[in-house]
Amino acid sequence: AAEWGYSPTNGPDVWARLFPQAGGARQSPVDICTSIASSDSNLEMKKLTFAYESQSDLRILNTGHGWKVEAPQSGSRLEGGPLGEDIYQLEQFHCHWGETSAEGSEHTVDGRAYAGELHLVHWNTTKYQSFAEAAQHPDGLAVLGVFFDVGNESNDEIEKIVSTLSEIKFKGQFTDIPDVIDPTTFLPSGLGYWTYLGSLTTPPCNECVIWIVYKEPITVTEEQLVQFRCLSACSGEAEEFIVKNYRPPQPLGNRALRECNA
Ligand SMILES: COc1cccc(N2C=Cc3cc(S(N)(=O)=O)sc3S2(=O)=O)c1
Ligand SMILES: [Zn+2]
Repeated sequence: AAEWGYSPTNGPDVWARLFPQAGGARQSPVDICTSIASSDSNLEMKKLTFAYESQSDLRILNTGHGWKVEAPQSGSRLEGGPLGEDIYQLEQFHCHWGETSAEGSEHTVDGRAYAGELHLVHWNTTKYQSFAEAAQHPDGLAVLGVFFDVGNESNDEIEKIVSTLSEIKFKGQFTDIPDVIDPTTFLPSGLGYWTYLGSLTTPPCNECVIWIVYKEPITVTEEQLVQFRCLSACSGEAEEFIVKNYRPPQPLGNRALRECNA
């Protein structure tokens, strides 16, 4: 089957041909229109809490669409906020970027794109027995989105990722990250967020995600983003760099967009 991607012939505009869910009514990402975000009081009451383990030797792989760190953490917990009474567990994290730092995030804020976006993917272990099963249900996954701003100070945690990228230049390659990774360090200091019901932003675009997008970006350097763009989408000699891997915003439709100023 033709491989999906981000070029005009296999990109977001044609995904729905191969992946029907991509044409659904609760797709992600969306443009976060801050004027319509409702500050929902009961989000304030149920504080969003997270607890992660620090892990070393996490496996990072080149998926052909970017890098992905497999981080199944049975000891991690994400709960509260929009997640009801269920507990979600970290499964993996990855990110999206653009050809230049003027674009790259998937969610936009009042039409403004950031230079990139990190996704921490969790699944509902209260209700479901496996990640794959959870991905088939409307409340199966919870993804934390964190925007990247470009600045002068490099992000030490992201640097641990960047330092492995030369070993996974080609699609299908993987390696272990020797450093200890603490997912908490990826989160901004300000914990205000927007939340809405959406989908996976890449095929199969399952409508199974409770999105939680932090308002405050974290800072990375241009050099770190340049390294992301050196990954190859191909498995062999042919070099087709992964210079952009973000889906443009999809219609919010009649979905509620709520905000919490933690
Ligand atoms: C359908 O069952 C499965 C099984 C295995 C992996 C996936 N996935 C595919 C895409 C995808 C996109 C994500 S994003 N950018 O919205 O955070 S998270 C994610 S995934 O759940 O890892 C789905
Ligand atoms: Zn993602």
